[in-house]
This record gives sequence, structure tokens and C-alpha cells, in this order.
Amino acid sequence: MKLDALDDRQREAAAHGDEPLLIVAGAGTGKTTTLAHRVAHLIDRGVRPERILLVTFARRAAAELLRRVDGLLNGGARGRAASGRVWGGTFHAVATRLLRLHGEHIGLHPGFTIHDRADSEDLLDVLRAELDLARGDRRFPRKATCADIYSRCVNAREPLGTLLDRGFPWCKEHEDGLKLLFRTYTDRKAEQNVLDFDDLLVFLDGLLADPAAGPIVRGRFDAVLVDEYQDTNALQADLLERLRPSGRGLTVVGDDAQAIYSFRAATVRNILDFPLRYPGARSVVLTQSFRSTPTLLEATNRVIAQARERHAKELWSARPGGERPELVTCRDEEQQSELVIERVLARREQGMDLRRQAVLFRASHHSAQLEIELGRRGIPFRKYGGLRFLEAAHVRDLLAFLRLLENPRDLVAGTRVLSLLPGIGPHIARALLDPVVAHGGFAPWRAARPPAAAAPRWPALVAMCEELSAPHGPALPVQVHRVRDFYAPLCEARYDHADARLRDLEQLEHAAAAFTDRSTMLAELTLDPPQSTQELAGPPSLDDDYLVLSTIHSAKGLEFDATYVIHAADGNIPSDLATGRPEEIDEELRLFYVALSRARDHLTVLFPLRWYDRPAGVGGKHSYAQLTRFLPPAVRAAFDERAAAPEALRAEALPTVESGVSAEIRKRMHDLWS
Ligand SMILES: Nc1ncnc2c1ncn2[C@@H]1O[C@H](COP(=O)(O)OP(=O)(O)OP(=O)(O)O)[C@@H](O)[C@H]1O
Repeated sequence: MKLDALDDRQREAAAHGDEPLLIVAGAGTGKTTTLAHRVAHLIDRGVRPERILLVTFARRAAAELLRRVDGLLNGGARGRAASGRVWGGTFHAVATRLLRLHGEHIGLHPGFTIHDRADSEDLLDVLRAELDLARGDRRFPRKATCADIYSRCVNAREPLGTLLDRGFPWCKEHEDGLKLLFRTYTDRKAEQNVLDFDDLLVFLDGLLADPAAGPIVRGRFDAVLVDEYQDTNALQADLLERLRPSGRGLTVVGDDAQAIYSFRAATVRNILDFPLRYPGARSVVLTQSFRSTPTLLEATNRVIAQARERHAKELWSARPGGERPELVTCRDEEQQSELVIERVLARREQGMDLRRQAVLFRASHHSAQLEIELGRRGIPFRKYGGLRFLEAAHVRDLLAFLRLLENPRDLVAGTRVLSLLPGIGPHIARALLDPVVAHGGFAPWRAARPPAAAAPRWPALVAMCEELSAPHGPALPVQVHRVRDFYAPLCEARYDHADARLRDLEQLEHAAAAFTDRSTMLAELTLDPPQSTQELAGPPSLDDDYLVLSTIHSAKGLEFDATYVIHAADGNIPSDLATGRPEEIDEELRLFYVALSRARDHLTVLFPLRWYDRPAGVGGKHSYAQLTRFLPPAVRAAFDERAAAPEALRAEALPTVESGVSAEIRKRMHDLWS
């Protein structure tokens, strides 16, 4: 296979032999391109595709990479057949598959169901009450905090005491209670044959450490390639070492400058320490950006140079000059939206499709005002990030039915389902579920006596559960349809906008046809949730044109001809929620860098001087903002700075001097004399 399309360093990485390989690839330097070539090269060299494991951050990324591999293998049926056999997916998806195949070696029942983060929180909440931990005058941590502590301990491989000292000192006094809670949580999951996200990795670790099963699983693969290595955590790095103890056949690719997931216990140390973990590892550093113009790189290089610890690498580009990035100060959010829309439309007039342009922001709610304005003017857009499809209550309800059918012992799913019926609360639900858990099926419900309010619907529920949980039940879309029919009146009774919600579920019914079985559908949706019903409906048609709105986290790995980074104010980026420790500020800086490095040709950073506290404009409470600290004068020198409407701005901007504290002081001084 030819590697002509690559530059020298990319080619060196793609054609590298079996020694451990670290590719440190700056933004836009062709990391994805190189990885795709490496996979294709391995296949071409005779490695069997099913012996290649490709771990990516999201299912979409794996699919996109394998599509490129296809193309490189000359497309056609042979290429597709080959790339289709490669093991691709996220750590969690790969763990699920391996555990279903080999978990029995370590006593795991292959029919386990998976709890996502919200389910884990629910179970912890139930146990917290059951164990009576919330008693006493000092408040026991909330369910979300408990889940956070638990997950961080597991993923960062840190003992509870140390983690509490470092990250949750206010919970230290509850250390014993937390230990009891987590022990009970672990037992309860075992009784229910449930694994949570963290368990998937922990059980895979156990499987690989098992003297009998470990060699079998390791022996499945000749090559393991990992994308976005900068966002892996300690447990994931250890898992990789268990898969490839000497590092032979292991390739990791990443950019420490784009590490943005420490809140999931990811550690940028993994990439920095790779050469120490695998002595003799080859490191290839890619610095030629094929994406951004030199003028944009000048600015982004200056931004990331402010990071405290990183692989020093200055990106360069062979592309001709280009337009300097702009930093635009706006009066307020309205003006910011107007300006973005004006530019977007002007560029579309010049032939740049809407979807080659993106508006990026730190937090999902930062785009609220812009969304209203786009809606008002009828400009199509798609938003990525923020509330995910699976977080919507009605979607969770429907999936709870499917999960219960899959695993009648899943108490969290069962409680959710039964609580939908009138007259049933958590205690009655538990009493009804206990015999089902003990029996492992729904037969005990035939003779059960639900409360009077639930009685009219009870026979239909029991009949549905028995039929759909039987071994050779109807096809998956039919099952979803049956559940949706049963659920529709409950949804109408419970939620506003039931029509729209039921339409979402119709999408889910259509999407069900694409999965081989219920267990795969549940695992895939849980592990890599779609962001919206549109995404569930499959890739958009080429005729669709829409502006992309995205949180910075969801824009990772993407590129656009023009990007608009809005709300570049301190408090937004770095986020108020993260301004504690220097490491957190560094992570916010890297996020800002990820945002700025998505643009190929045009970059506009916008900063509204004044913004309203939510909800937009209601109540009229606004605050004055400071430009983000990540754009000090030395960095701003690489930008063209301008004010959106200088006249209006000057008049409006003046009060900033006299706002807040100084205005208060003046008023007090004034009042002194009245
Ligand atoms: N050797 C090359 N010659 C020409 N174009 C290239 C080459 N390598 C990559 N590109 C192009 O450069 C752009 C960035 O490449 P790619 O998407 O692989 O970057 P990346 O390193 O994964 O980016 P990021 O880390 O920022 O997500 C793409 O448009 C890609 O087609």
C-alpha cells in the first residue's frame, strides 16, 4: 500500500514496525489521517483485521476512521469487508464485548445489563436511604457526589481516604459511611447482574489478570491502537499494559495540549509518561498543521504556550498566509448573536455552506440567546453537546422497560417502570419486585396484588413483560412498539409536551431496526448515547445545510472553515466552576485551545461586555464581564481587535467603570449627605 499522501513523519508513524509507538500530534497535524493509514498498512502487511483493536473516544470516531481505512484499501467490497472486521469502539464498548465473550471465565454471567451514570446515582440513593446514612446532623454527601467519589476512586486507582483528602475534604468525616455505602453498592450490583461504567473496565482488568483467561483475551490481538490517548485515565492505561505487557503492537496517539477530560479522572500524565512505561518506545511528533493557516497558528501557538506542562511543539503550516483571527468586543449577548449571524450569512453568500461553519462555547446554555435569534430568522442549526437524548425522562422510561425485560433482576429499571403506574411509589415497587428478582422472571406478578389505582393496567403490563422477555420474542422494533403503546397513556398523564416526546420514541423504534438484538441496542445506546433524535435517525443527507452549534467538548476532533468562539469571558472560560486549582485552570486553557484550533481559515472570538444572568433577560439582572485571562496582551497581538459597533459600545461601555462596587460606593457616599 502506498503512503504517498503522507508527509515524512506521518509516513514514519504509519509504517512503523511492532515496537511501542507514541504519536504526539498537534491539532490538525493529521493524527486521524495517520492512524487510518497505519491500520490500512497493518492490514496490507498481512495482519488479520479481526486481530486489530482500535480504541477511540466515541463510536462515531471509530466509524469515521474505519471508513477512511476502507478508502485506503481501495474501497470496494474487499476493503469494507476487511475494515468491518476490525474491533473498533470505545474502551467501554470493547470491554462489554470482551466480557460477554469471555466473562464466564471469571464467573460473570454474560447477560449482564449496564447502568449508566444516572442509574448508578439512583441505586446509590436508594442504598443511602436503606442504610440510613442520611441520619444525623452532619449532612451525608448527595447521590451525585457519592457517585463522583466512587468513580474517581476506581478510575484514578486511588484509595478513598487519599481521594477525600485531596478532592472532597468536606466529606472526610463520612469516610466510614461511604465505605459501607460502596460495599453495599458493589454487593447489590452483583445480586442484580448489573455492571456500571466503571465495572466494565474493572472487570476487564480482572479478566486480563486472570491466569487462565488473560492469555486467551490477549491472544486475540496482534495490534492495539488508541486514539485520544491524552484523555485516558490511570485504569485505562493499566488495561492497555495488561493487553500488551511489553508494548509490542501498541500504538497510542494523542495531543497533551488537547487533554480536556480530567473531570473523568483522565490524566495527561499517561501521554507524558508513555516513554517511561515502555522503555524503547518510539515517539513521533507531528507538527505540520494541514488545517489552519499560519496566521491562525500564530495565535493558537501563543495561546497554548501559556500551559505549564506539555510536550513543547510549535505548529507550522505550509499553507499561504491567510486572514488574521479577530477578537471582537460586543456590547452584550444580543449584539454578539447579531454579529455571528451577520458573518455566517455573509460567508454563505460567498459560497461557504452553513455546515462548514461552527459556533463554539464552553457551556451548553451559552448558546441560548443565539438559538432564539437563529430560530426567529429561520436559520437551520444543529446543536451538539448539552442535554443528551438519553437524559430525557421519557427516553429513560422507555429504556427502563427494555432493560427490565432484558434483566428482570435490574431493580433500578424495575423501580422506574413500576413507579410510572399510578399508586406505586418506591416501597410498593420494591415489594412487587422482590419476588421477580428471586425468581428471575415475571411469573410471580400474575398473582400479585398491585394498589387499586394501578390495577386496571396491571394485567397488560404482566402479559407484555412475559411475552417480550421470552427467549424467542418478537423482533426488536415490534418490542419497542409494544412498549411504546403501553407507555403512551402513562407519558401523557405524566409529562408536558407528550406528543413531541412520543415522536422521539417513534425515532427510537425506527432506530431499533439497526441493532441485532435488545442487549446490543441497550449497551450501545448506554455506552455512547446519541446527542439528539436527529443523530439517532442516522447521518444527515448531503442536501441538509445547517449551522453547527457545539460545546467545545463535543467539537473535539472536528474542523470547520470558519469558527466563532462566543462568550470569551472570565467566568465562562475559564469556567467559574473550575477556577480552583492551577491544574483546573490549565485544563480550561487547553479547552480554549481546542476551540481555537478547529478553524481552517477564519476565526472570530467574541466577548460580550455585558451579559444577563439566566434566564435570558428576564428580571433584567446583568453583570459586566472581563475578557478571558487566556488572551493577555502578548497573545492578543496575534489578533485583530475590534469593537462590534464602536459608537454604541463606547456609550454603553462607560458604565462598566462605574458599575458594581464603585457604583455602590458612590451611591453610599451620595446617600451620606442626603
Ligand atoms: N499529509 C497530508 N496532506 C494533506 N492534508 C492532510 C495531510 N494529513 C492531514 N491532512 C488534512 O489535515 C486536516 C486535519 O487532519 P486530521 O483530521 O487527521 O487532524 P487531527 O490531527 O486528527 O486533528 P485534531 O487533533 O485537531 O482533531 C484534514 O483536513 C486532513 O485531510
